[in-house]
Amino acid sequence: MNPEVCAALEKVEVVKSRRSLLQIDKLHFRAGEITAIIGPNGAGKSTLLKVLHGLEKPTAGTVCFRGQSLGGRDLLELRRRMAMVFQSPCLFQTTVYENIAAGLRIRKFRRSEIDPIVRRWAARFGVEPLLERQARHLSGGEAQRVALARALACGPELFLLDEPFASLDPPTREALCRELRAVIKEEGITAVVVTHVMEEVFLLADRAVMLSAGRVVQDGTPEELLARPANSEVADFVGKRRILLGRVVARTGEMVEVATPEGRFRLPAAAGGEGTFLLCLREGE
Ligand SMILES: Nc1ncnc2c1ncn2[C@@H]1O[C@H](COP(=O)(O)OP(=O)(O)OP(=O)(O)O)[C@@H](O)[C@H]1O
Repeated sequence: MNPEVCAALEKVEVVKSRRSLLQIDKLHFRAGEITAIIGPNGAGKSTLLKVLHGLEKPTAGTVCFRGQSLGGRDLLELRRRMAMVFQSPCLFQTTVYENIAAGLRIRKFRRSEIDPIVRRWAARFGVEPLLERQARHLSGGEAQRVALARALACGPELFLLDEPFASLDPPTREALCRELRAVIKEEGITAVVVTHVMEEVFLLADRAVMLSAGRVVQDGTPEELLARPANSEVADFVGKRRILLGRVVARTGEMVEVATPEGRFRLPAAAGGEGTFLLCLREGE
């Protein structure tokens, strides 16, 4: 296994109730890279995260973390080198301090070791003034900051996030995306984040993988997905809201003229061949 690969899925299939929920031939997550998993509801995004976290055993295929299969006896030990955060912060009914310390206590860190780590991560996510507060008295944004600090305090090599910002307002979401990306890059962590929101993909991720009906339909940089969507579903998802059926009606030099139900467009000839094709327009075009 290439040391640059943190986690890898090979020929993975998840079947439930005789339905195939996930079918992935090969998907590698490079060390230090932030990958966004996008796709419509029911595409299999959460299932993919669970498989990567060793929570869901695939019906077929192999999932490896740092070159070791998650199907073996070391599963628990391997899972301790990962962390997962959900849309709901799922904090324990205790103080912020104890929440951030929880994973370290489970890992049998000494009290003198725990304190500086808790304070460092609380400061990193701006919740140091809240350390003595009960978790149930936090706002949604504060609670999610604590959940992120709690997860990262344990020093995970692989960080999995399932729509972590979905319940936050847009300014909080944007601020947290920027902070989280900076932290992940500073620490050299590999991260996989499920999201529905393209703004989050652009703020956070180096790479975007689009799933549909349990399969990868496109894998590239967020910019690539926006500029060259593999099909109309990707185009629609990444924000090219208007998909028009076009027909080449004339050619002049390097340009073609395309007739659509919304009028005629002049495009570079390289943009399309002969006959009928789908024209993807960004909002405002
Ligand atoms: N235990 C199960 N038995 C049968 N079907 C299941 C089971 N768990 C999940 N599914 C189905 O698998 C599909 C994929 O679910 P998953 O939660 O991975 O999708 P998702 O892309 O994360 O969706 P969303 O964006 O709505 O959260 C869905 O159609 C879901 O109903």
